[in-house]
Amino acid sequence: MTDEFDEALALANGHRPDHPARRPAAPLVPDPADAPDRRPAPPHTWESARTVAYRSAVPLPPRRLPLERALGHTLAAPLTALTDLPAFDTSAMDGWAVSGPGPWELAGPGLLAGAPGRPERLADGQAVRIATGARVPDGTTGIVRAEHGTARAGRLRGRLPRLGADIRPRAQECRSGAELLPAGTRLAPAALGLAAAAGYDELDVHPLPRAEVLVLGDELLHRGLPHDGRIRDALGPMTGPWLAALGAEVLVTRRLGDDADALREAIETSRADLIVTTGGTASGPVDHLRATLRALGATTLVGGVTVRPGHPMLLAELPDGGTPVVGLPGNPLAAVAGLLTLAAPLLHALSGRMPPATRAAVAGEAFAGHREDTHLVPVRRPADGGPVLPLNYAGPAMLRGIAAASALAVVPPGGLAPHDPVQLLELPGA
Ligand SMILES: Nc1nc2c(c(=O)[nH]1)N[C@H]1C(S)=C(S)[C@@H](COP(=O)(O)OP(=O)(O)OC[C@H]3O[C@@H](n4cnc5c(N)ncnc54)[C@H](O)[C@@H]3O)O[C@H]1N2
Ligand code: MOO
Repeated sequence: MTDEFDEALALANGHRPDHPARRPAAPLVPDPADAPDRRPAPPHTWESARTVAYRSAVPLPPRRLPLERALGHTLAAPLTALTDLPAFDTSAMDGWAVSGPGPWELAGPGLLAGAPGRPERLADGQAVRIATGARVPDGTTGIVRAEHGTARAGRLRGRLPRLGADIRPRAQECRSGAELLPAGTRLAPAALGLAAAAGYDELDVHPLPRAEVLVLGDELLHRGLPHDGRIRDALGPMTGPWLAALGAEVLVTRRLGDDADALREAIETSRADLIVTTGGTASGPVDHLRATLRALGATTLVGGVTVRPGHPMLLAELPDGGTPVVGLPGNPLAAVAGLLTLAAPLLHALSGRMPPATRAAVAGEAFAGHREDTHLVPVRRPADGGPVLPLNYAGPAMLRGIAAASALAVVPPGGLAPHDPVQLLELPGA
C-alpha cells in the first residue's frame, strides 16, 4: 500500500499559495460516498493511515522565539554550541587549587565563581582557596576538597589530589560548533537549559500548530447528569488537552450540535492549522461531516481505516491550501484511536518532528485480535517496565479503560500470545 502512496506522492500537485511549504496532496482513497458508483473504497490499513497522515503535511515555517517562550516547540535547525562547555577550566568542588605536591603555601585572595579576569598563575608548591564553578588558575594540578585539607598559618596541608582531580576542563562537554541536539527535537525544559548554557538567547523553532476542536452531537450535555436520552460530552474535555500534549496550540473547543450549517461555517472560517472534529463520522441520519467536507470541496486522504475501534475515522484536506481536517469517531475509545492514528502523525509533521514512534513491550497475557483489522487495546505499562496487560472496561463507548491507561497496545490481526512482543502507542499526557 505504501508504494502506491509513494508513487502518487511523486505526482506532485504543486504548491498552494496559502501554505507555500505544504506538501502536495497525498493520493486519494476516496470517501465511499465520493465514488461514482457509491461502492465503499477500500479503507487504509492502520500503518498506511499513519503514513498518509504524516506525509500529508510539512513543517510550518520557522520563527525565532526567545528562549523563555520556546518550551514545547520543535527545533527548526540543529542546536550547535556557540561556546565551549565549560567555557574555561572550572573547579568542580569547594577547596583549594594546588600546584604540585604539598604542603602548599597559600597565595592571594580566594577565587569565586563569576570573578572577572584571569586568575594569577599558581607556581609549584602554591595553593589558592577556590569555590565550585570558579575559574581554575593556570598551573593548577588538582583541587584539594575543603574536607580533605587544613589551612593554618599561611600553609595548606592535605591529601595530594591526583593530576586534574576535580577540575572540569574547558570543552569537556562540547567544543564550540558541536551539534548538541538535532533539528526536529521537541524542546523540553532541559533542552532550554542546554541552549542557555550553550549561549542562546533565541531559538529558531517551528511554531506550535494551531488546532481547533469541533464537538458534534445534539445529544451532548455540558453540565449536570445525563437526562432525557442525553449524555455528557466526554470528548470535549479530553480532545483539546490531548492535542496540547501532542504539541498543538488549541485555539478553541466549539460545541456545534448536529447543525450542518454551523459545521460548514466553523470549518470555512477556521484559522487553525488543523481542525479536529468529534462524532458524526459514520452514516447516521445526522452525521453531516462527510457531506459537509464534500460540499466544501475537501479532498479525502483517509476515508476509513481497518482498525478497531475507530474504523470510521477520516482525514481530509480543505481546498483553501490544504488545512487538514481529522474526524474522530464519537465513541470515546474510537476517538482516541483516531487521535493517535491520524492527529498525532499530522502534528508531528506540522511541527517538523519525526513520525511518532511506538514503544516496544511484551504481552503479559493473550490479547484477542480482530480477524482482519488492527486492534487498539488500552493498557497500563507497569512502573517496572514489565509485561503489559489489557485493562477492563475497554469497550469502544467506555471511558474507564482509557482513564486508567498509559498507552494503547497495537494488536495485529489474529491477536497476540503471552510473551509476544507488542508495540505501544503512548497516550499523550498520561
Ligand atoms: N451502520 C453503522 N453504524 C455504525 C458503524 C458502522 O460501521 N455502521 N460504526 C459504529 C462505530 S464503530 C462508531 S465508532 C460510531 C462512529 O459514529 P460517529 O463518529 O458518527 O459518532 P456519533 O454517531 O456522533 O456517536 C457515536 C457514539 O458516541 C457518542 N458520542 C459522540 N460524541 C460524544 C462525546 N463528545 N462525548 C461522549 N460520547 C459521544 C454518541 O452519543 C454515540 O453513542 O458509529 C457506529 N455506528
Ligand atoms: O470502531 Mo467504533 O469505532 O467501534 O467504536
